[in-house]
Amino acid sequence: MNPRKKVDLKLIIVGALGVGKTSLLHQYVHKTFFEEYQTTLGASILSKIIILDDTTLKLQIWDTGGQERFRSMVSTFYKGSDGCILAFDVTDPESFEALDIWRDDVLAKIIPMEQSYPMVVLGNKIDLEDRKVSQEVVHGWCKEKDMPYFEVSAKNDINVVQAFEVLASRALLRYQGTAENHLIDSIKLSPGQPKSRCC
Ligand SMILES: Nc1nc2c(ncn2[C@@H]2O[C@H](COP(=O)(O)OP(=O)(O)OP(=O)(O)O)[C@@H](O)[C@H]2O)c(=O)[nH]1
Ligand SMILES: [Mg+2]
Repeated sequence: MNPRKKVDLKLIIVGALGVGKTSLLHQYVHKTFFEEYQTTLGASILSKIIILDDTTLKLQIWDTGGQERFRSMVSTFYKGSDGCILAFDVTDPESFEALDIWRDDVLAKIIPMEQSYPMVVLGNKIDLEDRKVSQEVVHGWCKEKDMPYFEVSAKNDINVVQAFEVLASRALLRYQGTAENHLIDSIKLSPGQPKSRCC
């Protein structure tokens, strides 16, 4: 029997205060939703094991608080992450406008810094009547930045699994690419056959 490959991935979720980051994570990991709001102080971690293709993925997902006072502290957690969810609330235009800053901040802190770092955008709370951010505007921005966009509801469990799993599969592809590059580098660096010298 071919034992499944196992890969650990670190994912992060960022975005403004109260957009529903913790709720999305709880919906994805525990299939639960709470109406009452409890802001995240700093950061917390949830884990979930999923199987993608022939690989067992252990996702370690870092939930970060959107409060300004935690900003520099939570940004230290971006380091070493394999992918990121940028979340906003479709009823709160400011939370969408802030995504540019969240994105730049994450890209500046990840190591190594690179453009192919996987990111997906989630517009949350689509179950509410009073949406204020149009789909077209978000699609335009995401297309420009080359990031997939999902309209989601943590409350009604709409598109949540799909969004997390698209990010996980992109993070896995990047991980496999990096692992392959390391292998090629180590083959290049390992001493080869001594070259035959001519007189
Ligand atoms: N109607 C609706 N409410 C939601 C949804 N997702 C989250 N909420 C509510 O929005 C409030 C904030 O949700 P949280 O998940 O705590 O938001 P957060 O982004 O983690 O907030 P911080 O940790 O403070 O940055 C809570 O009262 C949730 O019940 C959703 O999809 N629909
Ligand atoms: Mg939270």
